[in-house]
Amino acid sequence: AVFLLMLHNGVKDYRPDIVDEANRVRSIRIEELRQSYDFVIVGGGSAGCALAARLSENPAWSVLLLEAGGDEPFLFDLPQLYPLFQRSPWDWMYSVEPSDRYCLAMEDQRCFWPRAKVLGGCSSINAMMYIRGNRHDYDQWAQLGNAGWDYATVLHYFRKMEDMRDPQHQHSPYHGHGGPISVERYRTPSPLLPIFMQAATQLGLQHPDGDFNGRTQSGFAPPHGTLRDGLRCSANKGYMRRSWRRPNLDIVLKAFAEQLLVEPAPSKRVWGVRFEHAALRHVVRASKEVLLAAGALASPQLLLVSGIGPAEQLQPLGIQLQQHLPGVGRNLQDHISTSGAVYTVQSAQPNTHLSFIVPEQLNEQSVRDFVQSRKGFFYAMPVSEVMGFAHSRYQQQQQQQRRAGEDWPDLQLFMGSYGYGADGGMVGRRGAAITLENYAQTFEPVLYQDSFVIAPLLMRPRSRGYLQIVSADARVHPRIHANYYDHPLDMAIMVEGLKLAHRLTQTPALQRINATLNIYEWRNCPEVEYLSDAFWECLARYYSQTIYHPVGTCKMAPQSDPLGVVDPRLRVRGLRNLRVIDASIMPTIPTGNTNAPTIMIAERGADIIKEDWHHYPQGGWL
Ligand SMILES: Cc1cc2nc3c(=O)[nH]c(=O)nc-3n(C[C@H](O)[C@H](O)[C@H](O)COP(=O)(O)OP(=O)(O)OC[C@H]3O[C@@H](n4cnc5c(N)ncnc54)[C@H](O)[C@@H]3O)c2cc1C
Repeated sequence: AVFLLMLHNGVKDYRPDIVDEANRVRSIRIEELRQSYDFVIVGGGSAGCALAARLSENPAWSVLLLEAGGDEPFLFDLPQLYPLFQRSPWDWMYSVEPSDRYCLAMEDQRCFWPRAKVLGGCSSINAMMYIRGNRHDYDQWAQLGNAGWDYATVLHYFRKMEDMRDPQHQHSPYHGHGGPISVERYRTPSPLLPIFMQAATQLGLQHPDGDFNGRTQSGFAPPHGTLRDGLRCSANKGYMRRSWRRPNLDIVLKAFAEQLLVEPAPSKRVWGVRFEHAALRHVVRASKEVLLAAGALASPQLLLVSGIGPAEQLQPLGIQLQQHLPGVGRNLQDHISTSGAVYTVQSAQPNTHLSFIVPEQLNEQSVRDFVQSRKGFFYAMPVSEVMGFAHSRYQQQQQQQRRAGEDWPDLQLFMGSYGYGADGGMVGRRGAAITLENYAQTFEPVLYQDSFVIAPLLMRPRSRGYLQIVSADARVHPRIHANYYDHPLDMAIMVEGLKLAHRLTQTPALQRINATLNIYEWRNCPEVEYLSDAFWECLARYYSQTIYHPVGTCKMAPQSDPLGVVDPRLRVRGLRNLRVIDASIMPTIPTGNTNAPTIMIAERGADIIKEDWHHYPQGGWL
């Protein structure tokens, strides 16, 4: 806490680039709120910020952005601090329903799901890994009946959002320049990074050109980050700080949307939003459209509390049904990983470390390095210094059946120079909600030791979860049924991923530094054979770790799909003047982290709105 205070004060005094006084977004005073805007956007996260900036480019339109959180605090800029803001006032702090199939090492056997409550949304608290997904993901969206979402179309929007600053990839046709979101490599890697790369190369797995967002995805390389001058570039920094002064854009921070306001049938026009700000209720009208961008948990919840969803769920709660839409809250997908395996290492140089050990690095010198010399520990993001995309044998078999040598990996791997023991449980344990008992058993033997983690992520789960509201009040969290590992193939692929991770640790590169697994006897599953498939499965069930990518709960689909919520122009079925534009519309989860795909959705969504209001009277709403 002392060092954080020092950091905060140091940034205030010495880092005008972070304080960015002139460009910080300012909320309007509530007395300045107009009665009506052309567009009212609910949620100022990754999607909401991009939407507000793009729609307000048209000076003839008035736009209001309602965000429940406040502006981004200074310390959010520092990559190293990214996990610190979980379970803080900037986190909605969701927990999923308890399970006997996953998160067994966590408090109440529940996985903890952080979601940001701040301008910029999860782009302000995420790990900044910049991955667009695979071209086949988007071609699949189009094949499912979503015209205009194929890779060739969405590539334009990925380039539009981007300012590629890595000189190695600046001239690639896959990258954009001058867009709001800057992309760079992370700074201050640990000495493990080149060793990780050697290990991947020794297995023949190095990425051909080090660009996961270019020609091919498979292979291992250091990832790009959504970074500007080595610091976080959130959707707030990228989009809002350059557009909030427009006279046609108003922003109300700390504005909690409670309900969408719908004219009764037959019109079913969504005409406004009721929200709470500073303990008072307000109603604002949208003369053109309401745009829901509250994220994959809050967007479906707001639909449900507003009477839009499965009738059988709403009626018992006394919510007046506006539109029966059985798909709202269903089709929930997330990227699950396994976090329990920590490998200790030994540096050949006495008194030096290969990995990040928090108490040693969190000191006055590193604070000074950051605030005065603009370098050092706080620029690092150790969770995935090297990232990999790989095909499990199940994916290879499927591809052989289709006779396709496709580059469509079903596993992502994070090679991180930071084990759960590295911070004594201060951040990692707290964030994942691991019980003290499990933490003591599994990580105490490696506490503060030089160590690393290789975490495999299941890229395209077959299992689907769902949300269920328990109250008509939008403040009461919904029940989240994550349903990880419901489909047996999901666990089989995870086990493959863990075995690949272990194979990497057995390469000469990692054996030279004596990479040793922290688990010698497996107290959680004493009956399983060491390093057998059952051993890895047990690890996956205990140390299940969300990678924080819930998507899909307001699925985009053609009319023929009974669980579709929005059409390919992102209009909510059966209603007028309402669209959902955020991570919840993804029909299937992309192969990679979800921030860039979400911003792409908002960029494309903004263009769709512009096209519709340009070409059709009343925006094409019948
Ligand atoms: C800890 C963490 C790490 C992650 N790491 C990465 C990563 O490294 N790379 C990556 O690509 N992705 C990462 N992600 C995921 C990625 O950031 C999200 O998928 C993406 O930001 C989702 O964007 P969104 O616009 O759909 O929702 P959000 O960004 O969640 O935005 C929703 C916004 O709506 C607001 N809101 C909610 N309810 C209301 C209401 N009732 N009234 C008003 N406002 C409301 C919220 O406060 C929030 O600001 C991570 C996420 C987390 C949480």
